[in-house]
Amino acid sequence: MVRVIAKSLDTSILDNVHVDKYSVEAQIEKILLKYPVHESKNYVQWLIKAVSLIDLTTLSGDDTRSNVTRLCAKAANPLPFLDEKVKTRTAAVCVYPNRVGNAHDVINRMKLTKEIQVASVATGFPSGLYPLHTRLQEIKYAVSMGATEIDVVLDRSLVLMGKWETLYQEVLQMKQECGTAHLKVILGVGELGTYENVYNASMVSMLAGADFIKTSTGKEAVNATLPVGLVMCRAIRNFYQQTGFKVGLKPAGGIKTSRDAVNWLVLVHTELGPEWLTPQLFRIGASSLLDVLAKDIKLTCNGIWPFF
Ligand SMILES: O=C[C@H](O)COP(=O)(O)O
Repeated sequence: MVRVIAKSLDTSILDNVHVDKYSVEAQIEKILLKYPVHESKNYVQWLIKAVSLIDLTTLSGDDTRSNVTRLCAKAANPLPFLDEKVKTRTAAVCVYPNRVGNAHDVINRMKLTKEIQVASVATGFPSGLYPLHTRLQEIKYAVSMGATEIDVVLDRSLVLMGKWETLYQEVLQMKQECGTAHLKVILGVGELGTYENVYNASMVSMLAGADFIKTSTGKEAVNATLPVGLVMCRAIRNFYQQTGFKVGLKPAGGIKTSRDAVNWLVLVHTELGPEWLTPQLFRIGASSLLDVLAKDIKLTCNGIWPFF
């Protein structure tokens, strides 16, 4: 099915959205209590699945060619202690635009361009508070250096002022600039004020062509939280029901423990179904989670076939 994106925003989709804060939080508790995956005998498989869904990220001011090279090597073989048969890779690496060329070279040399995507943040990450023309140039540059996925940030002020049409037009232009690269739209949920804003920003981004909606940059004071994740899942589900298109979800920022990661998998599995738990439709953006998952996987399956 060809995705047709309208030239202007149909604002009727934003009408009458009301999200009950208490009900969202209560529903999260219910979901997690109903699926105590961390107690299940398949727990280690959930952890390995989580590894395969990571966008392995480095977004530091002191990133260099060498640490990006190490990041790519880790993405190619994140669980070196596992048996070949159950080995996996992370879904992507995620870097700043100036490091995209380094990541692309390494992954290309390893002949893994089909298996590991190169994602670049862009558009004045993390604030988005730059002129549109320079934000668009960043996308163009990252794509020309080999990025296959572009993680753009919204200008949060447009959401806070309810300038939905302007927001729509900006995302539309970002989508066009991406060409064949996938567009992930970072909402910056910790700075959007209300769940209604999160829902509406999700909807506007998807209508304008987002392939993924992503919670956070990892640089806000509040990053990926499960209640916000539930609101975004509901937006994705409603968008799918209305248009027939499946948009992906990427929680990012502050996901640091195995339990955090598995809780996100449970949420998506429950709200959107198991078909969403693939790299095409779900990612976890994280810089330090992989080491923790690897340690827990090693501990959980120590010496037991088929993992060693
Ligand atoms: O997109 C990914 C985030 O920037 C990573 O955040 P983190 O360092 O809290 O894992």
